[in-house]
Formats: sequence, structure tokens, C-alpha cells
Amino acid sequence: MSYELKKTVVFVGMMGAGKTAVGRALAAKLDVPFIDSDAEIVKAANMSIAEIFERDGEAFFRLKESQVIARLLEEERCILSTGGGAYLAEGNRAEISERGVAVWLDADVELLWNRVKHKDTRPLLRTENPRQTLEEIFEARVPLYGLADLPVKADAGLSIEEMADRVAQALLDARPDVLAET
Ligand SMILES: Nc1ncnc2c1ncn2[C@@H]1O[C@H](COP(=O)(O)OP(=O)(O)O)[C@@H](O)[C@H]1O
Ligand SMILES: O=C(O)C1=C[C@@H](OP(=O)(O)O)[C@@H](O)[C@H](O)C1
Ligand SMILES: [Mg+2]
Repeated sequence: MSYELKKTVVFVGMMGAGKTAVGRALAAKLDVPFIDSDAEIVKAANMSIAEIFERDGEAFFRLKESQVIARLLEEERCILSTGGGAYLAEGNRAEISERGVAVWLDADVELLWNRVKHKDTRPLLRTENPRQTLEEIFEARVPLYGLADLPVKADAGLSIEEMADRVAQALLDARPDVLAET
């Protein structure tokens, strides 16, 4: 099977939803470039996300994130995975819907917590009660993720490959202007 990607697919959603992993797998399946905005920021700054938050603050990170996303959307069509906070800014949402299509990986809190609890890489969860913090962030953000062009349910039972297949099928079914079989 070969595919034609007509627009950049931008993964949005909570930390742990699988944006980076599923985005990479989808790009391999479609044979198109994969880019992760967090990885781009880390590469440019030569610091980890946690170090950037600590040294320069979240506002600085958000500025870099917006710049990187705008630049990547102008470049060639690709699969672009964003960090969980990227879709909250109205300006980022406008850029994404103008030049790409936003796919929300919709996972429940239980699944997210199981994915993120062993890792210390996400500065927003460095609190006294990270599980509660995750729940609070989830409640605040879900209405905004709901503005995405295409929600795709992330089920605990599905592998990364199976999730990439699910996203591809959802795009083929709902958005022939974005993805077609050739
Ligand atoms: N469908 C899946 N099945 C199993 N593990 C997954 C799945 N999706 C993501 N993961 C794992 O969960 C963790 C978080 O995924 P990641 O892609 O980093 O999420 P995000 O970029 O949305 O924060 C990673 O260790 C990743 O390998
Ligand atoms: O939800 C967020 O605000 C963040 C999510 C992270 O990316 P992932 O969603 O890929 O974990 C990373 O951008 C940063 O730690 C902030
Ligand atoms: Mg990620």
C-alpha cells in the first residue's frame, strides 16, 4: 500500500498520549518525514526540556515552541508531533489549522498516568502529587484538545503500530483532502 500525504498531520494531546511514538510510526508507515517539536527545541538549545524550563522558564519554552511549530509548518509536508501544551495557544491553533490538520490522541487519565509515572522528564509533573497535577491539567485542557480537526481514541490495548494504523484509517475515512491511497 502506498499513500499520498497532502497536508502536514499535527499530533496534539496530553503528555503520554503517544504523540511522539505514534507520530513516528505513522510517518514510517506513510514514508514521510517525522518531526517532534520538543526534539527540535532540545536540539536547538542543546538542553533538555526540563533544563529549559528550569533555566529560562515555561514562557520562554512556549515562545520557542510556537516559533518551531510555525517554521515546521512552512517546510515540507510531514508528520509533526507537538508537546502537550502546544495546542493551548490560540496562535498555534490558528497556524496548525491553516497549514495542517490537528489530530488529537484522546487518552483517559488512567492510561496517561501509567505512561508518564515512571519518567521524570516532564517538568510540569514535578509536583508533590503528580497524579493529581496530571488530572488537573487534563481537566483544563480537554476542552481545547476537543477543537482539533480529528479526534482519535487512544486505547490501552493498542500497540504503537496499531494506533498508527487507526490514525491512518481515520484520516483516509474522514479527510481524503489530507491522506489518500495511491
Ligand atoms: N500505543 C502504545 N502502546 C504502548 N506504549 C505506548 C503507546 N503509545 C505510547 N507509548 C509509550 O508511552 C510513553 C509516552 O509516549 P509518547 O509518545 O512519549 O507520548 P507523548 O509524546 O504524547 O507525551 C512512551 O514510553 C511510549 O513508548
Ligand atoms: O503538556 C505539556 O505542557 C508538555 C508536554 C511535553 O511534551 P509531551 O506531550 O510530548 O510529553 C513537553 O512539551 C513539556 O514537558 C510540556
Ligand atoms: Mg512527545
